Formats: sequence, C-alpha cells, structure tokens
Amino acid sequence: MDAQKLIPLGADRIEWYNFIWDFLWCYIIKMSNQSSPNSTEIQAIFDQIAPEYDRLNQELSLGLHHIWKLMTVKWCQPEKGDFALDVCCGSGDLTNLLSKQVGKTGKVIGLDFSPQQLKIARQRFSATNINWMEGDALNLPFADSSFDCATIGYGLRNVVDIAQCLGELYRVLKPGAKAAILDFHQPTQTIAKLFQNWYLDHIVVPAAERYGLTDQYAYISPSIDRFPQGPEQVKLGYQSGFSSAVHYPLLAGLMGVLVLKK
Ligand SMILES: C/C(=C\Cc1cc(O)c2ccccc2c1O)CCC[C@H](C)CCC[C@H](C)CCCC(C)C
Ligand SMILES: C[S@@+](CC[C@H](N)C(=O)[O-])C[C@H]1O[C@@H](n2cnc3c(N)ncnc32)[C@H](O)[C@@H]1O
Repeated sequence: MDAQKLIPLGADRIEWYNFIWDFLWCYIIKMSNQSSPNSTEIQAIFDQIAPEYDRLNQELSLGLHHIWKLMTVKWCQPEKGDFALDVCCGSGDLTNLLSKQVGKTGKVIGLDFSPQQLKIARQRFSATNINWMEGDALNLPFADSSFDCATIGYGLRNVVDIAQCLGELYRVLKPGAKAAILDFHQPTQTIAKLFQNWYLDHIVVPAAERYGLTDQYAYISPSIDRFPQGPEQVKLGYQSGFSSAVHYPLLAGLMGVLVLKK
C-alpha cells in the first residue's frame, strides 16, 4: 500500500493551514517590531544616549557631521542680528553654529524636549545670545512669524508627526524666511543603501554596544526606512505652505538637507 494513500486527505489541508498561520504570525511580529516609537519612547532614547551622543557622532561619522551641519546652517542664510531657531537642538551643535552667525546683536533659541540633551547643550555652549528651551517641536511656544531663519538637525525623522512639525515651522517663520533640515536619507542607489545598512548594523550598533546603548542605536535603521525620501519631503514642504522646497542629497544620498522658504 502506497504510504501516500495512508495520509488522510485532510492532512495536506491542515499542513497548509499551519504554514499560512505561521507565515502570517511571522509577518505580524516583524511588522510590530517596525512600529514607530511614541514621543515618550523617543524622549527616553535621547535622554539615555545624551552622555555619549556627541562622542559617538564624531567617531562614527569620522567628524563629517560637522561639515553637514555647517552646510545646513549656511543654507538657512542666517544674518547678523537675526532671531534664529534650532528645533530639536539636542546637544546644541546647530544652535552654536547659528549663534556664531547671528552674532552679539542676534539671538538663537535652542529647543528640545529631552532634558538630558539640553543639560549637555548648556554645559557645552555658554554664548550669551543663546536661550535653551525645553519644548515640543509639534507645539512650538512662539508667536506666528517670529524667526528670521531656522534649522532642524536629525530631528524631523524623530518627531512622531512630520506634517505637524513642518506646519509649526512654517507658522513661526517670518515671510520669506528659510529653514534647513538635515537628516539621514534612504539612498536611491542599491549599493549605497546596502552600504548604509551594513555601516549601521556592523559599525554603528556594535560601537554603541560598548556603552550599553545597542537598542537606542538599533533604532536608527528602521527610522530611516520610515522616513520620506527627498521628493516626498519636498511635497510635504509645499503641503505645509512653504513657497519653495528643495532637497539636497549629501554623501551619495546617505544624508540630505531639505531647504524650505516661507
Ligand atoms: C550626527 C549624526 C546622527 C545623529 C543621530 C540621529 C539619530 O536619529 C539618532 C537616533 C538614535 C541614536 C543616535 C542618533 C544619532 O546619533 C550622523 C553621524 C552619526 C551616525 C550615527 C553615523 C552614520 C553615518 C552614515 C550612515 C555612514 C557614514 C559613512 C562615512 C564613511 C563616515
Ligand atoms: C538626533 S538628535 C539631534 C540633535 C541635534 N539637532 C544634532 O544635530 O545633533 C534628535 C533630537 O530631537 C529631539 N526631539 C525629538 N522629537 C522631539 C519633539 N517632538 N520636540 C522636541 N524635541 C524632539 C530629541 O530629544 C533629540 O534631542
């Protein structure tokens, strides 16, 4: 008797059901791991990494992040005497660069919702034309048309509502003012994307492991996957009311700067 005939017909069907169920369960698990963290979780990440944040940025970008930040500040065209805003200021790199550009007659607000990042920023930079503020990028505590220029450095990808953030940025800028938004970017070229994933998985996360920050730095890669690419960022800029929006890829598209004009 052929063994095949011994298997009741329903057995195949049960195997199929089990396979489909297992597949669906794996898919649900994977997608649930891709879910975006909420504001509280984001704030916790940046509070936790604050003590090592600048050291790891310097080491892992081989110091290049300073160049990307200089370009970002240049592209929002700050002038002497301006009132400037650095949203999601973190440890204050861009706030400090804006402070130097607007000079003694100008003023810069560095705003962030992470107390630990702001603590580091205050320790690093004591320029008298800088005000450090704890606040939410999604509900800026400023009047309409307050600022002559603004920056967001590696913040837009981390807010829980990008459109809301861009809307607030538009609201607080003066007519004709510019904002420059630096962040990671998903390269369009496959080889660049493969390198970005490799670098994040095999250089960045292992480096963070030394400080017990594996999970916090492992967050970067999926956050980049969720982040709109250049053309989509431009569309969001126009939808937020900006009169012009241009995205400039940097480093073969591994990074990018969105320049908006009100
Ligand atoms: C300043 C940089 C990243 C800031 C940053 C942004 C985030 O959203 C984070 C989230 C969670 C933890 C940390 C951060 C965070 O540090 C960019 C430079 C640092 C990057 C970690 C390095 C990655 C660089 C490129 C992927 C590859 C550069 C290759 C080149 C040969 C150096
Ligand atoms: C990667 S850090 C960037 C810090 C700094 N701009 C730089 O270029 O290094 C992202 C910062 O965004 C802040 N952030 C994220 N969501 C925010 C929100 N809704 N309001 C204010 N700050 C926020 C985090 O607390 C963190 O300090």
